[in-house]
Amino acid sequence: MKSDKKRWKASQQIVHILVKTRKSTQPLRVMPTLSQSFFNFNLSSRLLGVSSDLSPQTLLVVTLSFFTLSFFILLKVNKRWRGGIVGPRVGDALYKEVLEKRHHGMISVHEKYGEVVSFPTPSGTVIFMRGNEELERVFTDTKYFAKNTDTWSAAGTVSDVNNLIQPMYKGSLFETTGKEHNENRKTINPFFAHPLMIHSTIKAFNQYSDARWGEEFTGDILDDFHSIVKFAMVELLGSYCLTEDDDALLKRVIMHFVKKNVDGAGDEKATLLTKKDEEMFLEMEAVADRCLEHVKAEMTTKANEGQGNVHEKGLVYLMLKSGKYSDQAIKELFVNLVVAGGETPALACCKTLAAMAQNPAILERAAQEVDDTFPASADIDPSKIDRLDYLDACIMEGLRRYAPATIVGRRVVKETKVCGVTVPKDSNLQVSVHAAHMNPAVWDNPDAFNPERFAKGKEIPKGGFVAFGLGGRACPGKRAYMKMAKAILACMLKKYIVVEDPNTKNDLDSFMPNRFVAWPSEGHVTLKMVQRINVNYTTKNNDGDVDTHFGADFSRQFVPTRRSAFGGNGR
Ligand code: HEM
Repeated sequence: MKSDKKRWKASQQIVHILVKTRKSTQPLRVMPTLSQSFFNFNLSSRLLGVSSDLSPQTLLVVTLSFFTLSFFILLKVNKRWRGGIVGPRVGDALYKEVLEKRHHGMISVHEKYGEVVSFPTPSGTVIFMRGNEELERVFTDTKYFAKNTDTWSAAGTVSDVNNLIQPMYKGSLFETTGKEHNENRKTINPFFAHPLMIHSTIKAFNQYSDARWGEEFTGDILDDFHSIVKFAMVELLGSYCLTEDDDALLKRVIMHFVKKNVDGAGDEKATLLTKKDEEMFLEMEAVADRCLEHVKAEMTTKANEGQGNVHEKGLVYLMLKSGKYSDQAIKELFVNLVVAGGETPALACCKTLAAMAQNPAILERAAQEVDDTFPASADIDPSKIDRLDYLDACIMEGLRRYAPATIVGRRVVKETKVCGVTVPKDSNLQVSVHAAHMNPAVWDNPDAFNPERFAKGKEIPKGGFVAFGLGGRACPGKRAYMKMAKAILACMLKKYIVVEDPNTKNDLDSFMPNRFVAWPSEGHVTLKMVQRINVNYTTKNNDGDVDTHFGADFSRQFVPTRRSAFGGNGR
């Protein structure tokens, strides 16, 4: 830790980086010009007849002084031209590293060169920064930093955070800024704390797990997690009025874009909207339309008869009730949230479970907590899910260690300094989420998956956690995700014994380049699961009586009535 602190101090003495851009070649040509001027000075002074009065030593001192002065003046001018970001030339190798390894490249870049680094991209210089005390300001000081709503679509650059769906589907009310944005968020905020979020997720989990995994399963679970999250989101957004056909259609559309994402990773052409994509969006809007008509009809019934089948925290209901939004705006937000609320939660939840499986002691402790909280039956009681503190810490650690959103961008609206470096107006500033989460000055042994970092009552270190962004434009879906993830993981631990398949080890650090979300390079996360059905175990209560419970016993007391694939007691 001590050496980490030293490194932190050293990195605080910012190393400014001058990287090779088309523009940046200009100041570097200064060197031959300067040396030439030295000779020119000598020559001109001779021509002017000055040289004859000066000794060679004096001439040398004058020349050197001139040289030094010119150098500093040019450095200053150069600094102004380049917005203050000057320093050693890093060059193409580093650019390539970042382009190829994304934030794994970024982690090493920040380690080597400091908190703020700039990179050339085909569409201009992008400035990256990682987590430190000043990070919060980038998200909260709106005088200098604004949400960059274009960031997600800046294809073809180092910052080409190609979440291929959102940038194509424009028009969401989240593209507003300032007062208008605040008003929009206020209206729809209750949706993100929908009381049926857990209920819908558990229902979705049970349907998918029965249909897909059965009693025993080895294979990709990412795809299924995606379906579970989607199913729950669609049910909530659609106010429980969507038909099975609507459901199937929405999932088909989503999977079309996910496939486009995965197949097209790294391919700039894949960011272009095809005719098929447009058709898909129209189909999604048609579903949103049916939902809208349903909610409107139920609201009329409620107004006339005092009762109607609408949930007061439903998104469509909230928006209609406010009277501020057109039908088209409501449909667009519906489509956007189906998209925004799916990929990142599925990824985060899946990687967290896989990380727990790679650390069996952690998984067992979490499973024990679930068993203790829900001892009497196989079901998870939604009203008690907030009691799962250790699972909560595991989910937070999963978000830290394997953050699904890799970059969060801001536009610099007024020239300012971050970490002592001037960032010019209109710069594209990107917070390197992974580098922030893996900063050894903030987190001890950052590579380790250690939920204790987020144990109840522990404060999160400043600048150490930005998985959802921060400030007024932070992700509104955070609460929804925490509830969903807890429901999915609690159901999973209650119903299955989970291990990593020894034949298919997951590389959770890998992810596809060119993506906003850290989709694994292989496109899947593989786990092995065996249902804990027919497993009963007993414990002694405080009075010394024996209680019988359902589920696996991680304290090794239970007697399995069925041999699991892992032999004996399921380990
Ligand atoms: C693991 C889960 C999730 C992660 C890691 C995540 C991450 C993020 C990040 C990093 C941002 C940008 C924040 C910023 O610029 O400061 C964002 C924005 C957003 N997220 Fe999420 N998100 C998650 C889940 C969700 C869910 C479940 C929903 C919806 C139900 C959602 C809806 C949105 C929306 C609408 C925005 C735009 C907010 C704005 O511009 O004001 N997200 N998310």
